[in-house]
Amino acid sequence: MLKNLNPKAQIKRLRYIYHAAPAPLKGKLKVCLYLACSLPIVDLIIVFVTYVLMMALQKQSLTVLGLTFGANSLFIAIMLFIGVTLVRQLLEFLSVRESRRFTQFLYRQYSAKLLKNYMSMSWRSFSKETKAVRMKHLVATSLDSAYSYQVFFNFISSALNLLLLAGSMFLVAPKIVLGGLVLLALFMRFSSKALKSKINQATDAHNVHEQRYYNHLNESLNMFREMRIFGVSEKMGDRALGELEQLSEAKVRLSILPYTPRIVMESVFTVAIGIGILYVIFVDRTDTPQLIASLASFMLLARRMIPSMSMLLSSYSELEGTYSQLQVLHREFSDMPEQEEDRAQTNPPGHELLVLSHVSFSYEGRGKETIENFSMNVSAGDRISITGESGKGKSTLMMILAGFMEPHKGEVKRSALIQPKLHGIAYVPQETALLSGTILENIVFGNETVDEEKVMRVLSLVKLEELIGKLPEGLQTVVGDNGMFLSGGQRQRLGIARALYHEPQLLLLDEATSALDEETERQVMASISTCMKNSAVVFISHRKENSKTHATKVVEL
Ligand SMILES: Nc1ncnc2c1ncn2[C@@H]1O[C@H](COP(=O)(O)OP(=O)(O)OP(=O)(O)O)[C@@H](O)[C@H]1O
Repeated sequence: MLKNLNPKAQIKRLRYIYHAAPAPLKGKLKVCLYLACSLPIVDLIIVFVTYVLMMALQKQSLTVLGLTFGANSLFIAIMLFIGVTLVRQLLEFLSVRESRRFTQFLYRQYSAKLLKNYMSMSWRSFSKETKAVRMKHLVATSLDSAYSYQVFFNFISSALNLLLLAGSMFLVAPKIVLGGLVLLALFMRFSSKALKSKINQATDAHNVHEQRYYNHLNESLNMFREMRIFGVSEKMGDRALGELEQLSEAKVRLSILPYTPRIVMESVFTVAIGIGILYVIFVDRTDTPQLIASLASFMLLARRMIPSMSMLLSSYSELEGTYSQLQVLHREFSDMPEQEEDRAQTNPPGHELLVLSHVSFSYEGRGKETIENFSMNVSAGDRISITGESGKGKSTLMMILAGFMEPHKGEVKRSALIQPKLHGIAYVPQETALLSGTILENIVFGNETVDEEKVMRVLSLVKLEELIGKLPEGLQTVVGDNGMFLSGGQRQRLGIARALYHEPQLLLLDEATSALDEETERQVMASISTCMKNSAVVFISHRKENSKTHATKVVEL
């Protein structure tokens, strides 16, 4: 949020941005900075060369920095002018290219780091925030944060440009420059005061509406069918578009406001140059050649100074917005204490895969414990059915078994065979999440080596072999967004096939067969039992029949 635009605060922000750059990128940052600073220096040289050229055009001799240019130095002056201008163009190209590359490189790094952090967070931390917000940070906040370096380079380059050019003007016409500087200071103070509250409001509105827009979009896309069936898709669409309208308005205000001072400044400069020309034309003076050369140099100065001035003013006002995004991002990086850690390999004795001793768990903000003083063992070969009324904590227990959540009290011992990062556990929830790609991709799920024979075997275990055989593109059939081209039961069976393909030591099924008809469910459960002879299966099912037929142990919550 934009709180103040005073120079001290801005310098603090610039320092923060500089020091916040990741250490391995400091070298690249310095290259960008040198390039950005080299441009104002070359601009200054061009102004001198222009002065020399103007004097040579009028056949006047001149001594600059100990070098004497005679009345016939026109050729040298032209060559100098062309040479230095070309060097400037090259430097500008390099500076723009390197700073853009740096910004994009940083954007990729920020997004990658954030994604890595999100994917290694504990489930408890991950589920504290909506996916829309996570998405916003991954895409928009990372980009805005990286863009703060672009603003930083623009600020430094334009400030140095103005300083050097105004300094050189000062040597020639100190009174004009002093007057100009006073005017500029007054103008900046006045304009930043006038703009401050407006930019504040626009930034606040921008952040609020952007957040709401992302949330509404996420909800509309996720709940497409519900919105249609309840006849609210238009209303919900309007809700998102209403936010977008407000967001666009805030964006327009935010992009226009910084331009206003520039337009005023350009008008003032144009009038001043016009008055200078009129003065040369109408006032008869003896030093006309020097005056013409100075005026030409001044015009060139102004041509460079006006864009620098506008860049300085716009980067000055943009600085806080991008800086606050950089802070948000850094908070995201540091606010992730609960990372998924490699758990200690506390091997339980014998064939036990998992031992829960006096475990209690409660969700934040829910006073009562969801799981209270609970103990259980899971050994290879076990078929355990977890039963209990709705809301009793069956899924919560599954999440603890899977290692997504750690209990507050009690102890969980996991065999080295089922450390989550060793892929020893497979977890299939009721709502199977599928990739939008092919059936094959969904089964091998990120594995580089594909064993098609094994794929066909697991498909036959979940009774999907026949269906795949009938599909013209077989395993290469695309399943659509989260498997929307498949039935609910087919999606669930694909989820189970994926789990079996990974040959887990412990298979957790959280109502993973709820969408199947009784006969298919019985066949699938029997296949699982047979193929997982040496492993353990823990399942939740609301059909009592399943506990009776497929379980060796029943745990009542
Ligand atoms: N992320 C969460 N934050 C806060 N409370 C939660 C969260 N997830 C579940 N709960 C609460 O914990 C309790 C147990 O939920 P859980 O999903 O484990 O029950 P369940 O036995 O699997 O229910 P069902 O049979 O209906 O699926 C419920 O009261 C639920 O409201």
